[in-house]
Amino acid sequence: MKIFSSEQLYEADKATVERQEITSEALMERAGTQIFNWLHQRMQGAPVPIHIFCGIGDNGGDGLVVGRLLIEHGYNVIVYVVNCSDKRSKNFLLNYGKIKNATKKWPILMKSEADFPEINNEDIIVDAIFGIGLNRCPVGWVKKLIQYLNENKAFKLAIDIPSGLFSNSPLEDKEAVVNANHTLTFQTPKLAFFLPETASFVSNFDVLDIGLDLEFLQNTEPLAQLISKPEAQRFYKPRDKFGHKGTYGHALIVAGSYGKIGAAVLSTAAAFRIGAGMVSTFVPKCGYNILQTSIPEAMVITDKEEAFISDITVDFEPSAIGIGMGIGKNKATVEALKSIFQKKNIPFVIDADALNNISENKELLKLIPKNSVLTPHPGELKRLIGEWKDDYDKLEKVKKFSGKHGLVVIIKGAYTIIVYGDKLYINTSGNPGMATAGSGDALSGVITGLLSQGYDPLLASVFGVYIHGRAGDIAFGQMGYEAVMAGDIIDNLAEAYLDLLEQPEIENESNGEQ
Ligand SMILES: NC(=O)C1=CN([C@@H]2O[C@H](COP(=O)(O)OP(=O)(O)OC[C@H]3O[C@@H](n4cnc5c(N)ncnc54)[C@H](OP(=O)(O)O)[C@@H]3O)[C@@H](O)[C@H]2O)[C@@H](O)CC1
Ligand SMILES: Nc1ncnc2c1ncn2[C@@H]1O[C@H](COP(=O)(O)OP(=O)(O)O)[C@@H](O)[C@H]1O
Ligand SMILES: [K+]
Repeated sequence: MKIFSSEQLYEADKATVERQEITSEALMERAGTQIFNWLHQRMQGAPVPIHIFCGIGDNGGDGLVVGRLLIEHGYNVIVYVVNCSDKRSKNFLLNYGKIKNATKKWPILMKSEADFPEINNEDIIVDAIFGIGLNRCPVGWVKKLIQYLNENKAFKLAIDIPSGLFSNSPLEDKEAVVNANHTLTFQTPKLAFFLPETASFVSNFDVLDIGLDLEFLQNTEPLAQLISKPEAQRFYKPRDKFGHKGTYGHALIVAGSYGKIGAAVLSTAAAFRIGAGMVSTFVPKCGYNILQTSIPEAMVITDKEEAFISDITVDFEPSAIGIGMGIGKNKATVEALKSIFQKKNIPFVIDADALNNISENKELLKLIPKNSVLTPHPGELKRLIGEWKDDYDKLEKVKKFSGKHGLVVIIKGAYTIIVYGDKLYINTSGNPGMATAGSGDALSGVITGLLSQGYDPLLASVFGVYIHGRAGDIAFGQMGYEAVMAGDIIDNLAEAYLDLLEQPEIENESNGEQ
């Protein structure tokens, strides 16, 4: 699914009105009706008081449509106009007129704190104060109203976007944003829903298709692509019936140091489970027995050093290399990195201490083969590109870094973002159970295993991040958040593949007749 900016959504709105030959009022009716249907389906006529707070723009107009439809269906509705200025939008005014015809209980005009109504914790609040047209931070009594609503325990449903949140620019005042329990957003989710500083305001959301012009949506380059099951299904490369282990490549994992051989075990296992034909693992001598015992399928090559990696020499041409997990920061290890980046001109997956070593020895950056994949968590990213002002500044900095060095950068987190030049892909799978040691090592193994099977680096990254998160979700389903360990994510890669490939059952025509 594509994520568009607010500017693009206004264009989509315009294109829809022109090409479908409808009025913008009709489009608003469509949008409001969808919200009403969502509520009506769940409330089934329940007489719970519904307080609808409408701004004076089109988001407020949507609120008025919802209010009118709810009133017409006999609900207990109180509509308020948050009268922050006299510049009401055309569609707001049209719907203001219509709601006045539908009820004797006219909307209550709010002009100051004195007008804040009493709301019970069991009531419902609909937030239609500001939508994507927010152009400055709410202040004064409007900010106080937002705080007043947030203090109340009533269920808060935001229309399009929680009021006070900018859809694709930085948060200015976190005290001035509605803390919505649920958001119903039109046509596409907004970028703010997925970034660490703002995602908490949008804990649950549904996307309502309001039929914006398909041609515009298809032909417009989005701000970002959201990755979930349908996209992952498209990226999957089916296994060849006549394939042999050579077809799926020979991955090399370079990982581990004394006390951190587990990192090598985890990434090797993940590379196998994701489907690499062969995996060789390069470890310091102390890792030999551990690897051979824990993963008999792996071939093990050792460094001349006992406790760390100093010189990576292998006697085959790997189809992909995953490097860095648990390797430490020994000087000799930095030299080994330098040398292997120069010797092997294939895309690498670069993780953990390899990233830290690069951050401390920036000359290494120039040696990394093009299209390699970097997998930093926020701490590693900060060391690599420096501090950022906010989430948007971070994205701009990473885009620049990715473009300059020709690298795929995976910003790991609750919503992992894959950056390749100007392109952003946002993953939707995964859960807090995955915040556990070694889950990043598993991800590096997954992406290395995909590269070795011939997925190109961007695809391996996007698909790998999705399937790793999906395996984590399946592990969560089996054991809850707390108990998940990195090994459980790897064990569930199998289920994640099965889930991805699951086809709806086709009815047998002779069902029941035999
Ligand atoms: N695009 C689509 O496809 C569709 C869009 N639809 C709906 O339209 C919504 C967008 O509507 P919109 O453009 O009228 O803007 P909206 O969010 O109501 O706010 C603008 C108003 O707020 C004001 N204002 C802003 N900031 C303020 C502040 N801090 N403090 C005080 N005032 C502030 C601003 O005032 P001004 O800056 O002019 O003083 C202006 O009056 C969108 O989210 C969706 O719900 C659907 O109906 C159909 C399809
Ligand atoms: N709250 C969360 N929601 C979804 N995924 C998460 C969450 N926390 C961590 N993860 C995922 O788990 C992995 C953690 O990686 P990392 O921090 O490198 O772990 P480690 O260094 O311990 O191996 C990343 O892929 C990240 O996206
Ligand atoms: K809103």
